[in-house]
Amino acid sequence: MFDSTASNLTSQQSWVHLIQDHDAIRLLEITILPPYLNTCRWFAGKARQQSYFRIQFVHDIPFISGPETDEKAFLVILKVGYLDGETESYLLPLSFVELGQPDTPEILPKGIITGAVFNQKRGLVVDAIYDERFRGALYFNLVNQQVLLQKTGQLTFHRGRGLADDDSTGEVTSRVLPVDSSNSALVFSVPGQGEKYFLKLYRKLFQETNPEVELVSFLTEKSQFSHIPAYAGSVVWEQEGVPDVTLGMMQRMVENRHDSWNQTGDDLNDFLYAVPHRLFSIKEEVFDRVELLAKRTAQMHLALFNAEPDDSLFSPEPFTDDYREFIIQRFENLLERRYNLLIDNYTKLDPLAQRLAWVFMEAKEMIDEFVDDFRNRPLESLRIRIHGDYHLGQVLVTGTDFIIIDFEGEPESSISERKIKHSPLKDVAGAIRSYHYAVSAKLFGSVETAGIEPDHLQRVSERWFKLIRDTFMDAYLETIGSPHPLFKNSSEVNFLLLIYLLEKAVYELGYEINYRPAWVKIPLKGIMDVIREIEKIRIADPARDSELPRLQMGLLQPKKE
Ligand SMILES: Nc1ncnc2c1ncn2[C@@H]1O[C@H](COP(=O)(O)OP(=O)(O)O)[C@@H](O)[C@H]1O
Ligand SMILES: O=P(O)(O)O[C@H]1O[C@H](CO)[C@@H](O[C@H]2O[C@H](CO)[C@@H](O)[C@H](O)[C@H]2O)[C@H](O)[C@H]1O
Repeated sequence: MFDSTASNLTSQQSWVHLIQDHDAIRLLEITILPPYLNTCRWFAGKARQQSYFRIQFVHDIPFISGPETDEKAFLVILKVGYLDGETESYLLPLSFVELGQPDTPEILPKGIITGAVFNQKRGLVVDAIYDERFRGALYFNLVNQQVLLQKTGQLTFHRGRGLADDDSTGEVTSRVLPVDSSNSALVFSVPGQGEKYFLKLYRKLFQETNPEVELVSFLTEKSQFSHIPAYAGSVVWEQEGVPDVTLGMMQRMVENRHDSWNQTGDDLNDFLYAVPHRLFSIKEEVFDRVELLAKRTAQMHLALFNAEPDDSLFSPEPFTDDYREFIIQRFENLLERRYNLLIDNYTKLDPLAQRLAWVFMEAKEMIDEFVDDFRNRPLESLRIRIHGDYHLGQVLVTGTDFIIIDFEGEPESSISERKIKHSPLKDVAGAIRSYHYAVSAKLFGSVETAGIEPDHLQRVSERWFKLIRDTFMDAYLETIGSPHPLFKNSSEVNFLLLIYLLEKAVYELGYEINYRPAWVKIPLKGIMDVIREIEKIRIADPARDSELPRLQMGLLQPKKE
């Protein structure tokens, strides 16, 4: 643990003049911040070879009350350079907590960056999210729609409809939500009303409005869809002639027991208790829940579809040649990166994963041919803005209903890619993949399945998945209604769903190789399922003049390991 009595940063200046002390800034950039960032879950550059950290911009956030000196935090925009590829920018709010004062706050060890002395005052430089004064200042600025002029541009605090008028006094207490994710989450309690607002500070920054703010504010302010936490405001860095940078977004806090991923895991445990007794039983309430989630998903898509025709950010669009080309290029690029990643990591995979990886590699030409079909196939369905990274972990369970969160899109894609309109079947594919993940996670070595014979487990799991998938699809399409311009006909639905299922599983393969190697089998198995479907289409259509040989699916028969 960090020794808070040691002082690693000493400056003759006071904290508020940090920026004028070039030696202190260099020490932060070279010695103090790099190791700190590498301990943070939200720093996505950990696995890359970092070449420099540069404090690029520093914005002031004055605290709300208190004496004039030392009473502000800095919003530091840190540029990180790498030996390979593009630089990244991260948001790091900094504040100084003087030690030995009657009101010195307790700072969690993970928030302490370094011990420091500023103008003979001894204290700690901390990630300001752990400093109540900073959190209070953010809330005050949001409720008062402040504009804070900075050396470069201004910080504008926007209010959203989800912020109640009577909460404008700014009297709140706050805490950091203890979730380790790609961003940081702060929660504000309003006196007498409990925890009411949830503020996400984005860590990796982009020179563009975050898609999450666009989607959540649209759904709150321009639609009737109420199964998201209402948009309550955002913090934006604005500069003349340059696109805005979104630094944070506030929503209503949602009381939740857990998310749909955990709930599905509990449902699966129930299901698995009966399996050793050769009973196949899924409770009715499980089907009810799957149907309800499908319905909420479809209602979200209908709300996004119903944008005003002149709202170019949201209005539906056809499958243009440009879009088709974009998808094909992106797919080919993704496939190449994944094949390389698999080759580099092949020897680290267990025997089943190696067999699955082998079939995937063998299927390359067939996949290419299938994806290529996207170029010319007549498609009259429509594309809209979608969630973009939809899975069961993005759905909070509230009593008997659901609330959908985290509209930031796929972490691996650029911000402009995340704003591209797709068929909503891409989100549907995300949900279906997630059910497949849930059952597969149990299948591959969980305590609940330890005593079940593998072949039997495989059979019942597949049956469970197909029933759940079909229940979801039926309820989803029924809610959308037929005919509907989003989906021209069932053959388009089937084709698009296969494309997005394949793309999602291939995307997941990279996520698992990088973060959870033991789960690499799960997306590989998902890829196999799509490959089987593609084979069926090829076989059923003798008119297709394909030279490609049949795949060696026999490799996938269970083997004693
Ligand atoms: N409005 C909300 N109310 C309550 N909890 C929330 C809310 N939004 C998110 N959370 C909780 O915070 C976690 C992180 O939020 P998420 O939007 O997924 O952040 P990230 O972009 O960092 O992945 C979620 O898994 C959920 O538990
Ligand atoms: O961090 P995010 O929520 O933005 O999403 C990333 O991490 C997810 C894992 O937490 C990952 O989702 C994959 O694993 C889930 C189970 O943990 C499963 O339900 C999803 O279907 C599967 O895609 C997601 O892909 C990644 O972008």
